Amino acid sequence: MPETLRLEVTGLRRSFGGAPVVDDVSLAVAAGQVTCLLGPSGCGKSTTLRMIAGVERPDSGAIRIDGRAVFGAGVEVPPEGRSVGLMFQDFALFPHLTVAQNVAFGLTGEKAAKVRRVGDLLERVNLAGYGDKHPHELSGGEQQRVALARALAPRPRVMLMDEPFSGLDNRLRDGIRDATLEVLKEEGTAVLLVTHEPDEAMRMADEIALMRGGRIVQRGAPYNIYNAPVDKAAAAFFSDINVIRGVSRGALTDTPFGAFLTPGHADGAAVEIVIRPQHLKIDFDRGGRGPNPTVADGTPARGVVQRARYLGRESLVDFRMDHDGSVLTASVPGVFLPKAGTALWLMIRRDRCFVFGTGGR
Ligand SMILES: Nc1ncnc2c1ncn2[C@@H]1O[C@H](COP(=O)(O)OP(=O)(O)OP(=O)(O)O)[C@@H](O)[C@H]1O
Repeated sequence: MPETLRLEVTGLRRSFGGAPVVDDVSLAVAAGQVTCLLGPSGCGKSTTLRMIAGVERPDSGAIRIDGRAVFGAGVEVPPEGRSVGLMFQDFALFPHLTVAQNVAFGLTGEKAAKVRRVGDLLERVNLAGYGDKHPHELSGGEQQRVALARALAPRPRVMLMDEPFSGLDNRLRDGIRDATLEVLKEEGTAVLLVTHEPDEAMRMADEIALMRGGRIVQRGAPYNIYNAPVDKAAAAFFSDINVIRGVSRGALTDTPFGAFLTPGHADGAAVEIVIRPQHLKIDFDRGGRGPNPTVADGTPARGVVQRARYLGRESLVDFRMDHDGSVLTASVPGVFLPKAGTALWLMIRRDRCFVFGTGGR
């Protein structure tokens, strides 16, 4: 049985003043799945979400919710008929209504069933016993949980969330993200969550859709997006990166770190070998005798420590490389704070580097 697709978006486009802001976006979210639309500010994430919600009109494209067309081919269902739950950064509870009345707001039907649903949701967001309070009596995190309960109350087929955690205190955020994810999973709704924070996407998503300049440039599980980025910018979106430049000849590129396989790149083509700071390996100089690499380490290159910083979970060490004066940064778990001026050797883990052409892909 194929998975039920709760949300299907095909070829969505929207321009403002002639400039395309959302450019041929297609995506699909299954029941019980969280997809994060991730990208830098201004890349068109919110506009995409707003078109799905029905508050912004696409220039073209099609949107289906639960197998039913809500936009496209002459159809245009208004927002209230789309069975979507909305949660935005500014989720604005109704201040004059109690918590229970806020949660019950979008519910229709028989009173006893409404009361049961509200009680059940408040329990699930850990606010049992808060029903008679007013929003101003709650902390930011508690208000956020009421907003979540309110959005979920009518059992929307699709939840659309736009930076729902960004108004919260840093300290609270991780806990609330996890609790929210748990409730969303229990409800089995399909979730499309917009964020510009890679950490948030990695934490929440079953699938990440990475967006840039109005287009989705890569879709995949967090592991794949992080470990097989489609281009240099996609790699750089998730962490600092180091770039080693070279020229491909006979599907090999020679660098001070040895030769790298660069299949698929034409003879003479400039290539960039990209490696995240945590995948550079450091070895000692042993009083000038040099490093002791294993076969997998490849050729070590010498650098001199420029500065080292301790960031709590890891230490970041910047090296000025002997071969070309470039600066490479290595991250080491825990405390590693060599003095500036110390000569050390760096090696590149072949299985962890990415090779890209410089043709602007
Ligand atoms: N109603 C509008 N009129 C004109 N331009 C708009 C309108 N709405 C959005 N834009 C422009 O479209 C671009 C994309 O906006 P959008 O809000 O979708 O981006 P975003 O990726 O969600 O960014 P952010 O994370 O900053 O909200 C921006 O350059 C924005 O200025």
